[in-house]
Formats: sequence, C-alpha cells, structure tokens
Amino acid sequence: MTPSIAFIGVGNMARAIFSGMLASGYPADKIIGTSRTPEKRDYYHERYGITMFADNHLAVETAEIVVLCVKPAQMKAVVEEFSEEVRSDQLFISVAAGVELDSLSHWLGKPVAVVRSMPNTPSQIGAGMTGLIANKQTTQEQKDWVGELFASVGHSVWVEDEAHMHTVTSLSGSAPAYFFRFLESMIKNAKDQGLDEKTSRELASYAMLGAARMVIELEEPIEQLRKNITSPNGTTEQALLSFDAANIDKIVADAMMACANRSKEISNDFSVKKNK
Ligand SMILES: NC(=O)C1=CN([C@@H]2O[C@H](COP(=O)(O)OP(=O)(O)OC[C@H]3O[C@@H](n4cnc5c(N)ncnc54)[C@H](O)[C@@H]3O)[C@@H](O)[C@H]2O)C=CC1
Ligand SMILES: O=C(O)[C@@H]1CCC=N1
Repeated sequence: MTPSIAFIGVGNMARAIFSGMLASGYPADKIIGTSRTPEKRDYYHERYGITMFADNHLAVETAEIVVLCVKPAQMKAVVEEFSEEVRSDQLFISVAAGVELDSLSHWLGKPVAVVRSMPNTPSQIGAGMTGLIANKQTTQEQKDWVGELFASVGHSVWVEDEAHMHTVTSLSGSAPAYFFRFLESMIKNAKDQGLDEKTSRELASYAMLGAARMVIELEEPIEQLRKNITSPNGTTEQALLSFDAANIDKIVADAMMACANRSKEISNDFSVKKNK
C-alpha cells in the first residue's frame, strides 16, 4: 500500500520533491502539503492536485510519513508544536541543512524513526541527488522505502557518519546553485561577445549537461576527459590556464568550506547536545 506522505512547509525544496514524485507516478491523493498562506495552498492544490492543509497538526495526524521542509531556524518550533500528535510507527524525514538527528528526535519527543536528508532542487525533474542518514530507530524496511522515495526523484547515497552531511551539503545540496552561478557568468560573457541570451543559454547549458553525462556514463577519469578537449596550444588550454592563474582550486575549496562551515554553524546553533 502506498503510504500517505505529508510535507510540512511547502516551499522550494518540498515542491521539488513532491513534483518529482508525482512525475514518477506517486498518487496525488497520497500527498499532503502544509502552508500558512491561503494563496499558496490554493496554488499547490490546483497546480499539483495534492491536498493542502493550513494546520501542521492535521497533516501529521493524517500521514504515515512526514517530511519536514521548513528552514532550520523554524524547525524546533514547528516540530515541538505538533509533537503531541507523533505516533511511534511514523517515519520523519528532515531536509533541513545542519539540523542533527539527535535534535530532531529530541523535539519529536518520543523514540521514532528519523531520517536526515540533504536533497537538491533537481529532484523536481527527476535528476536530484540526496545524501541520507538514519537514526537507530529507523528499520531497514523504512530505510529501503526512503531510498526508493529519493530514487524516484533522482539518486541517493547513505552516509555512515553524520558529520559527512556537511560535506554532502557543500558537494551536492548547494552545488546546483554553484553551477547556475557559473552558467550566469558564462552567459553574461557570451552576451558581451555579441551572442543573444537564448542562444548563449542553450549552448552553455548543453555543454554543462554533456560534460556531466560524460562523467557519469563513461566512467573515465575526469582529468582524461578534460585532456581530450585540450589541444596543445589550442583554445581550451588558454581558458584553463586562465582558471589556474586565478587559482580555481582555492576558489572552489573556499566556497565549499564556507558552505560546509555554515552547515556546522547551523548544527551548533540548534544542537540539543551542545546547547544543553
Ligand atoms: N532549496 C534548496 O535547494 C534546498 C533546501 N534544503 C532545506 O530545505 C528546507 C526548506 O528550504 P526551501 O524550500 O528552500 O525554503 P522555502 O522558504 O522555499 O520553504 C520553506 C517553507 O516553509 C514554510 N513555513 C515556515 N513555517 C511554517 C509553519 N509553521 N508551518 C507551515 N509552513 C511553514 C514557509 O512559508 C516556506 O514556504 C530548509 O531547511 C533547507 O535547509 C535542503 C536542500 C536543498
Ligand atoms: O542554502 C541552504 O541553506 C539550503 C541547504 C542546501 C541548499 N539550500
């Protein structure tokens, strides 16, 4: 039987996941969302056919699986508010950056299965990548179900150590934004060179898609794929020399560490263990 699943706090990430699920055949009548804004409730109901509630309590009461999709700063208040309704056979999945399993379990108020996930917005088109870790109350059956859920909107990877979720956030959770930022720069420069926006967008984005597909499908060393494009004394070499002159490794490392460190800060801010 398909379980009913409630998304608490429908915004960008919740929509990315449930729209990917709907596209892969998950029945709309098994999906509930919550939003405090009447216009958003009407919009999501009309656009996706899912049930929208204003009341988080009602959503938690109704659903077998609850996906917590509010911002990290709102998580404690939102979870504690409905903790009376929590049943021990439910499964909770958090998508929040930095918020630890222990904190979620503590706020939920009883021993219950909790999975911490770090998805990304390409889930919306079935191309997501999600890092996962479960607490000890989560059964293998529940883990399999969560794996299938995220497989229906892309790919997923379980990590062994919760500390690795910071790395996952900097490597896949936030990373689509890095690539969008890179594309924005590329398209801007193509326009400065005289090409129109539409053509620039198409050329750059297909180059990015093609490169990603080669990495995934050919399984050759990435360095070799790069070298295959880089003719000695050719055009690519000049672009890569320019990246190296700007110390691309440092630029990327600084950005990823800034991201991972912010995830650690969020963990510390909301950690039940550290703020006892
Ligand atoms: N946007 C992304 O690419 C990713 C986001 N995340 C995580 O997903 C979570 C949500 O992020 P976004 O979707 O980007 O934010 P968002 O702001 O688009 O969505 C959060 C939604 O929660 C709603 N909300 C707040 N308090 C509520 C309450 N008491 N009851 C019901 N709804 C409430 C807000 O109105 C908003 O629509 C965050 O914890 C973030 O760390 C994780 C991975 C990627
Ligand atoms: O920026 C954020 O905090 C969220 C988490 C990962 C992607 N977006």
